[in-house]
Amino acid sequence: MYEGYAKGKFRKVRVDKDSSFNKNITKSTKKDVKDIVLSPKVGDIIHYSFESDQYMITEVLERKNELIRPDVANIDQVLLVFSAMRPDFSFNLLDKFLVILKHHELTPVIVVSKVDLMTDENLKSLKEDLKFYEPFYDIHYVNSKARIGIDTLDGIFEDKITILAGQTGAGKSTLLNALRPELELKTQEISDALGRGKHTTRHSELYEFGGGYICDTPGFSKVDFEFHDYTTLKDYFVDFAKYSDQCKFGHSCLHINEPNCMVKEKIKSKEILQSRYDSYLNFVEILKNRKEKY
Ligand SMILES: Nc1nc2c(ncn2[C@@H]2O[C@H](COP(=O)(O)OP(=O)(O)OP(=O)(O)O)[C@@H](O)[C@H]2O)c(=O)[nH]1
Ligand SMILES: [Zn+2]
Repeated sequence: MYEGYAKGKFRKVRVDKDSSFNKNITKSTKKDVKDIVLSPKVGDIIHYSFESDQYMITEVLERKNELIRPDVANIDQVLLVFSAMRPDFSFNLLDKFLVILKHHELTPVIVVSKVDLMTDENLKSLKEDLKFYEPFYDIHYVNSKARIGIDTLDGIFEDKITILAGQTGAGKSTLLNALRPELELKTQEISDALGRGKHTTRHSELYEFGGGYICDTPGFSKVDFEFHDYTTLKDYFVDFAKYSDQCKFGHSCLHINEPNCMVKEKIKSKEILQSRYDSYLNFVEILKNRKEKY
């Protein structure tokens, strides 16, 4: 019996038994899960046998998380690549990604790319605003073209399944190239790895990268909320959640019209970033409108 990741479609299942990565997997707790046995997705840890030239999946282990679009399981982290400019940095989109990732219990790593395109003054101001995120999220600033700032990302891929997300043109391929020049990934491979292969209908795959794996993420530049209840949004704003026990209505406070709301106080005193609250109100409206439609 062997154990490994489903790296692609079933016929592509393979295992490098000697890598430390796979030794880690072998140590992981094994649990039978009956309801997912039928169709393993990329990232699934599977047991399989190999007999007479035939691979046979005998078991799919419990998933720690999963996404549907992209169709990947057991993701350890999501590299959110956001360019400082071209396209312009969007706090609203960043907040949207952060809410969606929190909903799926996925860990984000924020990478601000193309910092070289900004004036010093604008970059300073961007960094000041992003300071509000730093207590909760890991943030890196890079100029991938000149390979500046990327050393802080060294080692973050090790033993992990990482997916990349971010707007078209944010600099995802350039960043991967900057990180692993020794791999000399051909443009086409990187393009495949990021889900922009010629075949738009093909499945996701895992690629070995920096001691772990990155997964291509077709369609992960545009994301949408996969829940309808706007009252749960507040829980996905980790900086609000920190203060909600000090609101008069505690954890049930939506921080909108309630009296004695500590979150609103903290926005006034500039301890929570105003644009975080703007995003919050915007998402509440989006979900409310959606609810009324259905
Ligand atoms: N000046 C500067 N340009 C960059 C940087 N990173 C990427 N670019 C440029 O931005 C453009 C888009 O970069 P890509 O790496 O292709 O972006 P992507 O996120 O992979 O884009 P899609 O393939 O559309 O998803 C390219 O022309 C890059 O050369 C950077 O740090 N600084
Ligand atoms: Zn409140």
